[in-house]
Amino acid sequence: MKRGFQIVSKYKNQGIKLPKRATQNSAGYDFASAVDMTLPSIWKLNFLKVLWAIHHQDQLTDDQITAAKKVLKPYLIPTGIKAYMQPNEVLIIANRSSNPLKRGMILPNGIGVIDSDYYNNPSNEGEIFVQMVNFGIRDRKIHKGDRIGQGIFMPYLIADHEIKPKAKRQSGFGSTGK
Ligand SMILES: O=c1ccn([C@H]2C[C@H](O)[C@@H](COP(=O)(O)OP(=O)(O)OP(=O)(O)O)O2)c(=O)[nH]1
Ligand SMILES: [Mg+2]
Repeated sequence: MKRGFQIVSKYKNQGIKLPKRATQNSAGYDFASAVDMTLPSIWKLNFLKVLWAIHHQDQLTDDQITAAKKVLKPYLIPTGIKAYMQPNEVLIIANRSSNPLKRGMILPNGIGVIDSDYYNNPSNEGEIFVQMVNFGIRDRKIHKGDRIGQGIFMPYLIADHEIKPKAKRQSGFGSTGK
């Protein structure tokens, strides 16, 4: 077993499918959403009003700040999938090129880096999430099974100066500190 995908325990028997490549030479394994959810449009915030307020150093109301935080933060779309691979490999999560064009959806982190030691971590079992922002003018419904991104396995290289780190990965999304 060199590399591949498994369904995380909490999604067992829920009809989650393993990522697959769409054509003979596609590099990316298409990842689907594990849930139905709504990605709110960032414009919903009444963006111009907030920019205006910031520009003029006006005080934002608590309601405006709550609304801003809710809409402006990237959403994590669960995939119900974990990936195992060799220690010198990484899974790169990339957007589908049709997402920004047709659905107003971008990855705010540019690409996602899924480390081999994320697999089966004690916090979330290594479930892969796809970070998304909806810059379209409408809220977007994501349905379970919709393809949202693609994962590409790659080897990575180590720099000469390095003393091998000893820490074990406990989770993701800032688990190693600031
Ligand atoms: O789009 C992504 C990006 C990351 N991850 C998971 C897998 C990865 O191994 C872990 C850590 O990612 P990264 O190193 O990019 O984020 P960080 O902010 O540095 O978090 P940490 O301190 O946990 O390394 O989070 C995802 O599920 N999706
Ligand atoms: Mg990190």
